[in-house]
Amino acid sequence: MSKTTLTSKIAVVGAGEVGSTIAYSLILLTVAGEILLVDPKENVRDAQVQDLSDATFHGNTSTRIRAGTHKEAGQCDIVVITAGAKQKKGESRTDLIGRNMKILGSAIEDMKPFAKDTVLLLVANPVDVLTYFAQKFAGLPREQVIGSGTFLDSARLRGMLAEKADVAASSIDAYVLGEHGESQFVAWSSVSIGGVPIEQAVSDLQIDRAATAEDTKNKATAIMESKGATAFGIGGVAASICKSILFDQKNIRPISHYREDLQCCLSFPVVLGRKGVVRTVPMPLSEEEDKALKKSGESLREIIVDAEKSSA
Ligand SMILES: NC(=O)C1=CN([C@@H]2O[C@H](COP(=O)(O)OP(=O)(O)OC[C@H]3O[C@@H](n4cnc5c(N)ncnc54)[C@H](O)[C@@H]3O)[C@@H](O)[C@H]2O)C=CC1
Ligand SMILES: CC(=O)C(=O)O
Repeated sequence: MSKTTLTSKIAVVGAGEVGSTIAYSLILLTVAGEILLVDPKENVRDAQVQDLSDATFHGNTSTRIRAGTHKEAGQCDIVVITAGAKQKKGESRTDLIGRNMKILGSAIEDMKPFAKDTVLLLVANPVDVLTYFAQKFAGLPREQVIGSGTFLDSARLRGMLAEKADVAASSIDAYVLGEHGESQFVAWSSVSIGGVPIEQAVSDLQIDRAATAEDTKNKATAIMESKGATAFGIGGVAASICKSILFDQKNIRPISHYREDLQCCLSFPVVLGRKGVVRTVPMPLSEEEDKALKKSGESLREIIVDAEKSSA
């Protein structure tokens, strides 16, 4: 990769624990020419810029990092939105909706008007509901406003399966779909290891599906109980999404996007390219999985309707 290819700009809005980890992952992946950190807490933002700038020697390209304004962010190729409150002990992701919807609304107003090709990547929680509202607030084409969704949960699932089956995670195809939260489900009917359906690749005794799905769903809570937050997983996932977009890689990823049939945003495999979602992949689901997808959609719809009522 030559230096001249890195002309893209990524803004990370919210320079807290997650925003700074995403910026760090972007630097290590050498994805963009410039990363802008945006946060109203100027002292925190500037200290993160200083600390991160010490990591930019890495790789064969030099990514510059600097503080930016919301207006500048609106002109970047990708805006990663991590601005918002995180869960306190005992809180669910959806408990954050009131606080984080307000923050999202004001951050988007401050960034407008967006450049026409800008892709918004939502990370703040509850990510599916915020992706839905970001599509409404931003006025960009829906396919350019996406959420990290269950890509992280799918990475967690693959890691657990890899350990149990004793193969590399990269040789496993496995998707967690639906909400990045309570109503998510594993699409077991399409899990394969080295291209071999899971039921032929490993015995049911080795993999307790219900327990594995539950452990996947609860992994974030388990981490937060001890260290208060999660950051590295989403750092890697968000940087990988940015790379797929900027290099128009057309990778297939479980990403939160708008589903007309369900009237909400949730995760289903899509092809990711320079304009965000290129198309949805028509992944076949079992009857039970199809029901789980619809249930997840209904549960997200309820949160959306409640949020609309309380903000009216
Ligand atoms: N989607 C996912 O898989 C994951 C999502 N998250 C979510 O990411 C969010 C951020 O988490 P942390 O970074 O740990 O929180 P944090 O509290 O460390 O950082 C949040 C930052 O947002 C800033 N902020 C507030 N209003 C802003 C605005 N209008 N513009 C720009 N910045 C603004 C705050 O000043 C703060 O620095 C949370 O909602 C958390 O639940 C965290 C991990 C994984
Ligand atoms: C916090 C969060 O959403 C996660 O780590 O999955």
